[in-house]
Amino acid sequence: MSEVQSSFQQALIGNRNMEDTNKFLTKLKGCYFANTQLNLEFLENLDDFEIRDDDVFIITYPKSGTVWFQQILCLIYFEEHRKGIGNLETVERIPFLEYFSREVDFAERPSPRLFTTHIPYYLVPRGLKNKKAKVIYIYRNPKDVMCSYFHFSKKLTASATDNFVEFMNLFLEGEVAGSLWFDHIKGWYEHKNLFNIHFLMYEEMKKDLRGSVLKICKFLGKELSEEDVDAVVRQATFENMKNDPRANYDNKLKAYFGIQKKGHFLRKGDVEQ
Ligand SMILES: Nc1ncnc2c1ncn2[C@@H]1O[C@H](COP(=O)(O)OS(=O)(=O)O)[C@@H](OP(=O)(O)O)[C@H]1O
Repeated sequence: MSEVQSSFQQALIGNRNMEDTNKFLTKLKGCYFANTQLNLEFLENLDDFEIRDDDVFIITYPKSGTVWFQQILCLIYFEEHRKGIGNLETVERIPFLEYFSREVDFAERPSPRLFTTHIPYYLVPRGLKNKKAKVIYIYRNPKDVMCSYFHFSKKLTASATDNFVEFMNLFLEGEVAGSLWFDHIKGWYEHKNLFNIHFLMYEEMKKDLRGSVLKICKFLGKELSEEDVDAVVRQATFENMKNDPRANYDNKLKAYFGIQKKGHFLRKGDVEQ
């Protein structure tokens, strides 16, 4: 985080009653969030955020395939994205619920609204529990999550440590944005009956992308032609996304962190690293 961003963030959180806050993280209601782009005021009042029946949420623990799934949903929902028309980035079509600029007004967005979030189950807006809006929870094996997280923190963002063992200890203690991987996934899984939720595994998407896209279309009630499904699958591959500025987050990283370090958001995209 640049010094400007850091002092801006400090100014934002300065007078709030945070449980634990440092240069990189803010802990709110038992969960750590990254300071960059964090909209604390919105997050503190999230319980009241009005949910529409046709809202769709991608929910993940960080580094579990969030950006991949943003691309898949954009390709499913937006014909112009599928056809490569225009240059709106996936995160603009499917913004993060907790990380966004203060000018954005979610209430003004047309339906169906699509959101991304890393929040634990107990922080969701209460309207999500009426089981109408849809939730897609993507999960990934924790070793790969940790490796991905380490490289992301070290290469692309300001981070607490550049040392793998130190990072592993932070990860295992849950002192990273998202807190403990196990708590996140356990919380969502154990409370699945409260939500209209579909679980999908990163590794399953790797093994059978087309099958995963079809499962998700079924859950969302979206009927795409064979040709459109082909177009979704083709553009959601790692190789394709890496070269697609709408999907690879390279621009966003520059904008958020103000730095161009070596490395890309789409790093390896492999299983069992
Ligand atoms: N299309 C595709 N196929 C396979 N893997 C992909 C794809 N797109 C993104 N990725 C990989 O997902 C990892 C980033 O996870 P997230 O998007 O959840 O990160 S974040 O939480 O939003 O910061 C990160 O994993 P690693 O490569 O292991 O670091 C990305 O490369």
